Amino acid sequence: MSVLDSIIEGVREDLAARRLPLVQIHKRMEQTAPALDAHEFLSRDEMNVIAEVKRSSPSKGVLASITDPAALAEQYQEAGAAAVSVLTERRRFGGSLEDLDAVRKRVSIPVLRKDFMVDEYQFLEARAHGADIVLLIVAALSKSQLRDFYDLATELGMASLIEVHTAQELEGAMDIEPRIIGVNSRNLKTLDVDSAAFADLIPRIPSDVIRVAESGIATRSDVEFAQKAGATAILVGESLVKSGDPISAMQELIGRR
Ligand SMILES: O=P(O)(O)OC[C@@H](O)[C@@H](O)c1c[nH]c2ccccc12
Repeated sequence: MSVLDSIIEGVREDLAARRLPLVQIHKRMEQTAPALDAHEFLSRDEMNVIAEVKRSSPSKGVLASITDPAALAEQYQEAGAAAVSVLTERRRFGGSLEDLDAVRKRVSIPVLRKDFMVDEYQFLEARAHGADIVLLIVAALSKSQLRDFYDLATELGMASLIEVHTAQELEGAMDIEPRIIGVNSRNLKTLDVDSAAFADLIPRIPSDVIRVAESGIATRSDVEFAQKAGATAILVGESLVKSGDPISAMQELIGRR
């Protein structure tokens, strides 16, 4: 069983334990402000940063003790982030819907619910907790799930970040004509990181698509490498949460320092 498979198994178990009746989640969704237009926020004519609230990772364990995720997100916003990503997977990433709620309350930029989305209910839940963007991991979904979930997210007013790691996944993803594609330099089946994926895959993505370079970005030269490949956005977690000073770390990445 790959790492991805075992993460998804845990996600399904946790979901079964917290699932609310549909009427309840619908009610909560109706009481939530409509989603922000993430495409607009992520299309600025500069490197758009999606800054991540990430407590732990399966490869490195605890990254930082984040006592106030909302305060961290606020710092990201202050430093010029285009969006904030909040991990909600509990077992491997230490995240929660409470983290998502806290961040949503505090920032005015779009919020990405970062989780392993494998069940329709999670989309209702994401919206009910104020998410503007959801992650769809091509490696974790069948072709029909990818399409159905993309359509569902769109219906709920949310943008989808379609994540790929191989040329084959990218090809499959193009069929749904996504507006945002992320190239993850980390292979979720083995957790190995190889930034060659940026140079290999990002140039194959049409230029009217928002192109996000994901994972392993820690220095200004990492950002320049992704930019050269054609990335219009970067998704950064570890290096920001570990920096101790997320504002200057972000400014350093985007070359404002
Ligand atoms: O912490 P990093 O190396 O900067 O990576 C951030 C982000 O790309 C990573 O958290 C991520 C990308 N795709 C995912 C899918 C699930 C969980 C996590 C992820």
